[in-house]
Amino acid sequence: MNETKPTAVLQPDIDHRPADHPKARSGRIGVLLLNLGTPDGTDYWSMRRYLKEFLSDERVIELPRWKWWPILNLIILTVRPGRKGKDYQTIWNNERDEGPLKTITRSQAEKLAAALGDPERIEVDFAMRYANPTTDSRIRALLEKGCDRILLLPLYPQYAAPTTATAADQAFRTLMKMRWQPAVRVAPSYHDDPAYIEALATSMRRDLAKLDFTPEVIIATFHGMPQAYLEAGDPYYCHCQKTSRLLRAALGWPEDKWLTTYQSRFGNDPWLQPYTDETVKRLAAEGVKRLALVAPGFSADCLETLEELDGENRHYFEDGGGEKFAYLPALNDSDEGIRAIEAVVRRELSGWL
Ligand SMILES: C=CC1=C(C)c2cc3[nH]c(cc4nc(cc5[nH]c(cc1n2)c(C)c5CCC(=O)O)C(CCC(=O)O)=C4C)c(C)c3C=C
Ligand SMILES: [Fe+2]
Ligand SMILES: [Fe+2]
Repeated sequence: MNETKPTAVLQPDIDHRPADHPKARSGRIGVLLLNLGTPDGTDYWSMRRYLKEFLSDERVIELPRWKWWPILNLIILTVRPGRKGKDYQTIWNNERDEGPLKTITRSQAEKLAAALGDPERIEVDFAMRYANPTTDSRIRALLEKGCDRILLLPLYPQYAAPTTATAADQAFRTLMKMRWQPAVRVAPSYHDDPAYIEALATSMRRDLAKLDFTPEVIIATFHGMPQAYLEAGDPYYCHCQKTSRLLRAALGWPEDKWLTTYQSRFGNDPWLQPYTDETVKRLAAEGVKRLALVAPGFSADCLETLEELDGENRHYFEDGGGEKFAYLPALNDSDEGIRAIEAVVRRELSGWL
């Protein structure tokens, strides 16, 4: 006689599960802040591992692999780890033995958790696209803690495929391996969000007031990207230009004393322009004596701001005859910075909370 088995799907609580069926906690919400990453150390091998992972990402370098592989492995990874390791040493957080990007992102996660104020229900964590803590490990940790809904928040106000999209790709790589996936949302870019623009303006007003000079020119500088990515449809440039325009307007700063530029060119192809370093040198040559730089695209200070802007570009300006130079810090874990992130998170959690 044929025995009809009860349908497990319709009667999940009538226990036909094997004894070792995994127990899963559920019912909580995870908020995962995603940032770029930073090397685990400034030594040659840590730098090399980090740069290899970063520069092997096809979202970052879009060249065909057969063309890129020898350039990366035979040239870049022999020279750059040593040179950049020295740059990282100048900004390293020796107390924690980590890059400032990691220290600041951790603090943002802690302060965001406090601001959301519902630790029973909401778990906040942070992860990196490259190096540690890995996105995979932090998604799994959220699941362990009972989060079956996860909001991913790439900490890039301006969307770019080499940053935002690759952060999401990395999270979905982990989900691809799961039988029971959590529900996942990816927060959209917030380049024109009033909470973000207001936070930038508040922070800049405060830092400008602390200076012993009034800048003749302010440069809003953003991390660069190959011009070809813009031409292929990446909205990053348009997002940066809009952030810059809204920020200047919020400050009421004169249009003819505000410039928008792009930094950190890598390789020989044209990147987004005007270039920050060339602009700084030009202004000094034209007789500008007092200059301030702000980097609204960086949610945390890092190599690109502390070493490249406050270090290298300060020298270009001073060596060119400039007298007063200021780099105005990123939002970091300031109260206004956390308020901006909280506003984005609360909006994107609607329906879940
Ligand atoms: C070579 C291609 C790169 C593209 C395209 C790119 C885009 C891009 N990057 C950021 C933000 C950051 N980048 C940082 C460091 C960094 N960026 C690149 C290359 C590209 N970035 C490299 C190789 C490095 C490492 C340092 C170096 O070797 O020069 C950082 C700082 C990390 C830290 O630890 O401090 C940030 C942040 C954005 C927003 C962006 C957008 C298009
Ligand atoms: Fe970069
Ligand atoms: Fe750089």
